[in-house]
Amino acid sequence: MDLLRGANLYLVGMMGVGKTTVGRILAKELKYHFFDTDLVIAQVANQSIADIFATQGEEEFRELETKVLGQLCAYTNLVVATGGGTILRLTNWSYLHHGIVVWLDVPVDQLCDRLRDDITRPLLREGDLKSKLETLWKERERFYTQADVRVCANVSDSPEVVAARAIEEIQKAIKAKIGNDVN
Ligand SMILES: Nc1ncnc2c1ncn2[C@@H]1O[C@H](COP(=O)(O)OP(=O)(O)OP(=O)(O)O)[C@@H](O)[C@H]1O
Ligand SMILES: O=C(O)C1=C[C@@H](O)[C@@H](O)[C@H](O)C1
Ligand SMILES: [Mg+2]
Repeated sequence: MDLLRGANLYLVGMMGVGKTTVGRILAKELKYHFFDTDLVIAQVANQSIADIFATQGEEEFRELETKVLGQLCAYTNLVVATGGGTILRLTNWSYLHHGIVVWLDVPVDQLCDRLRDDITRPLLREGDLKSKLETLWKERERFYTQADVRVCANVSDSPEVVAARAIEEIQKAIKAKIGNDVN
């Protein structure tokens, strides 16, 4: 997409919305490189995300997340799938704003089925899944809404459909911005 001019795309959104899955497809479509901050952290630490939370705690995980995000900012032509909680830190926003922040918005009540059997996300391990997700949503909604582009999806939309919608919405947002800058 010529309009992008190499700007990085940062995918944000709740756990399970499809940042990793859709991000890979987007990168392929745009001929961009794909990175996933969770995967980079796990590789660098040589530990799963769940093990990092268990042995070093969430705060240390958040430090690693900020570090990885900061390093990725040095590059262009990237699609970066962030972690669900990346939007919580102000410092992370200074990195996210190097590119275009794209929010994948899937209603929380639709995420439960997708995440029911998941054991890789430490914040969802204990307690009732629906109320956990609802609590996180209440804390995080105000951050996700700061994104440059919102892509609404239902769980019935395939990852390919969501990726195509994301490209459309990004194009619309860039064109609107160009129009505003000219006027
Ligand atoms: N559009 C979709 N249709 C069907 N299944 C999907 C879709 N998007 C994601 N999934 C599935 O939902 C699960 C969660 O997706 P994914 O790991 O991409 O979410 P995420 O947003 O990256 O979550 P996290 O914030 O925890 O990294 C995976 O099993 C994935 O295969
Ligand atoms: O929403 C969150 O806080 C998280 C989401 C995942 O992507 C991982 O970054 C980790 O499990 C924490
Ligand atoms: Mg992910």
